[in-house]
This record gives sequence, structure tokens and C-alpha cells, in this order.
Amino acid sequence: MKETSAILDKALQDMPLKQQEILHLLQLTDSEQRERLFAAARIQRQRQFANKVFLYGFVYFSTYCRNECTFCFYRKSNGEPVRYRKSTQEIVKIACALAEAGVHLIDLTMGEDPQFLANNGLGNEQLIEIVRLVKQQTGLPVMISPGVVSNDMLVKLKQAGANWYACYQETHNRQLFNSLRLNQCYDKRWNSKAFAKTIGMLVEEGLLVGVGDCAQDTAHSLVKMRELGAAQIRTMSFVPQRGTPLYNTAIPDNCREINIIAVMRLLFPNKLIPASLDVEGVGGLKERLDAGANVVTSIIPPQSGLMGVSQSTLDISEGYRTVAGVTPILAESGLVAATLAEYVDWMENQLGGHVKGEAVCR
Ligand SMILES: C[S@@+](CC[C@H](N)C(=O)[O-])C[C@H]1O[C@@H](n2cnc3c(N)ncnc32)[C@H](O)[C@@H]1O
Ligand SMILES: C[C@H](CCN)[C@@H](N)C(=O)O
Ligand code: SF4
Repeated sequence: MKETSAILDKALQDMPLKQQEILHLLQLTDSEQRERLFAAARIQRQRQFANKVFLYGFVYFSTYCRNECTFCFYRKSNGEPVRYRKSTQEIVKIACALAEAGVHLIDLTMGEDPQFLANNGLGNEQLIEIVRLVKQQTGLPVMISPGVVSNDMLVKLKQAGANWYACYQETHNRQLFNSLRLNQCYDKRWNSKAFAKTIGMLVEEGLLVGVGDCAQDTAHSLVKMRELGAAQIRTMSFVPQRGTPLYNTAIPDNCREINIIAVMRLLFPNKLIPASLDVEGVGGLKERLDAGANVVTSIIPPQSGLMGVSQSTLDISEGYRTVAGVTPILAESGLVAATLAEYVDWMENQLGGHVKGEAVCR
């Protein structure tokens, strides 16, 4: 008990924590001690962001993928998911509806769909056009989550208006990475993020929990996240998927994810940390916010024919994964949605000097 308090006091004084101290916090199981951890995380969030939360619209516009990630419902050989590829027009329409509803950002996500990634130019052109139009029509910041793409493509996507590149390493344990992201290259994935940073994009890094990782792996990942300089960092509990190699893996206790969110907040007080609706739906939102998260991700319009990633249907058709659906939950925790201007300010601040004067939205 005493040890926990001493570590939290250090964190609240913005003193760096030792690896052993980080491990201690990650592994807390006692509910009273965990509550202290979350309370400290909320103090740090309040200092940096007051009671303001950002809301991200999620547009999973193609569920086709060339990869075979063992954890993913949409891996190429899985016959279970309904595959779809939305047209440019549909994507823009959905993004505009999300903007109208009040989200601060549009996250354009796809499986590594060969149709968009093939080197014939046409698919690439379409992807660039989607980003350009979504940006122009919504006037919002745009995040792209297309998997690993070439540096050349990243430059074009940035020029078309993409502000953020999201690409999650899942783990920084190379052996584990190789067992999860089959036939993919750890360094290539990492380098694509490092490159995105050099061209002035903001980068999101992420971790999966419950796929054979341990607390030491998490602590190591937190070091790597700092090394990368990610502006948004996330963790999501693994959700077992029908038809995939990891289907029979035990569902991880959500305490691990919630502890990691709080530790992330203490170690990275001024960064964005999502509470994803894609793990436990709206029912899991309050717990994640109360652990220090400050972004609600995976807001999906109902009746749009769109899916989530790890929870492909949960809470979507009911209209709960919407701005209206999450607003009362924010209020329960004393939080409110930020204004768009506040979000843009935060982004410009993060970008700092090196793209000075470059408008984020306009
Ligand atoms: C589906 S991918 C979309 C972007 C792109 N295809 C890629 O892999 O980078 C987004 C993320 O969802 C997460 N994810 C996928 N399947 C999951 C599952 N079953 N449980 C939890 N998270 C999952 C992974 O962290 C993955 O990086
Ligand atoms: C994992 C997805 C994000 C991809 N950039 C989305 N389902 C989410 O939870 O935010
Ligand atoms: S995580 Fe992404 S790259 Fe891997 S199978 Fe799923 S959609 Fe494809």
C-alpha cells in the first residue's frame, strides 16, 4: 500500500518512474490500490485536458485484407466475416454524417486491401482521393489506418490531408510479433511510423493485451512508445474471434487493459489515450475514462453497414456507438466533449515548430 502511494506521489510530481515501479503499478490487483492508481491518472488528465474529451468517428471502409494476423476476424483466410468495400461516395457521406454529429476526427481504416494497395496506381489514386474528399467535405482532421504502406504513399496521403497515421505494433516483443502478424516484418511496420513522423504526421502506436504478452512486455512497450514519440497511444484487450487460430484463447481479464491505460496516463500525461468502444462497447466506456483515457474511439453510425474490428457488431445497430450514445456516459464521469478548436489547438501544439503555420483543418 505504502509502496503504491509513494510511486503515485512520484508520478504526480512528474518524476520519472523506474521500470520496477512501472511493473508494480501494471500488476496491481487489489481494488483499493487500483482505485488510487486511477485517481492519480484522473488528476494528471485534469491538469492537461481539464474535463475535455475528444471523439473519433470510425469508418472501416474495407474489410478485405491480404494478411493473416492470428488475432484478427478479418484475416484473409477467415470465411466468417461479411466482406465489404465501400464506394468513395458512401465513405464521404458517412464521414459527413459523423462530422455533423460532432466528432473531432475521422479515422479511415481498412484491412490491407489489395485493391487499394496494389502498385497499379488506380487503387492508390482512389485511396488518396478518399482522403482528399473526406478532408475537404468534413473540414475535420483525418487519421488513416491502412496498415503498412510505402513511404511514397504516406507522403501522398499526407498531402491529401491525412494528419494522423495509426499503425499498431501490438507488441514490441519481436518473437511474439512474428507469431501474431504472420509473414509481416517488425522493422518495416516500425519504420513506417518513424517515417510518418519525419513528414510531420502525428502517429498512433498501440498494444494488444492477452495474446501471450506479460507485464515486462508492456513495460518495454511503454519505453518504445516514448522512443517513437507517438502522440496517441492505446491498448486494447484481445477479443477472441470465430474462425481464427486464437479463437480458443482465454478472454483476458480487463483489469490488465484498464491498469495500462492509467499507467500510460501517468507516464505520458499530455498524450491522447483512447477508451475504445471496440472492446466492451458502451458498457466498458466509463471504466476506461475513469482510468484516465481522454479520447472515445470507434464511434460508428448505425445503419451505415459499417463494422467494428474486434467487436464487429456490438452496440452498433442499436445506435449506442454514437456521439448521442456516449455523451451521457461522459457526463457520469464529469466529462464533456471538447470543441473542435480545442482539438485542433492540441494537434498544432504537438506538431510544434516543425510544421509551423501549416493548418491542420483548412
Ligand atoms: C484491424 S486493424 C486496421 C488497420 C490495419 N489493417 C492494420 O492492421 O494496421 C486495427 C487494429 O485492431 C486491433 N485488433 C484487431 N483484431 C483484434 C481483436 N481480435 N481484439 C482486439 N484488437 C484487435 C489490432 O490492434 C489492429 O492493429
Ligand atoms: C481499432 C480501430 C482504430 C484503428 N485506427 C477502432 N476500432 C478503434 O477502436 O478505435
Ligand atoms: S489486423 Fe489489419 S492487417 Fe491484420 S488481418 Fe486484421 S485487418 Fe488485416
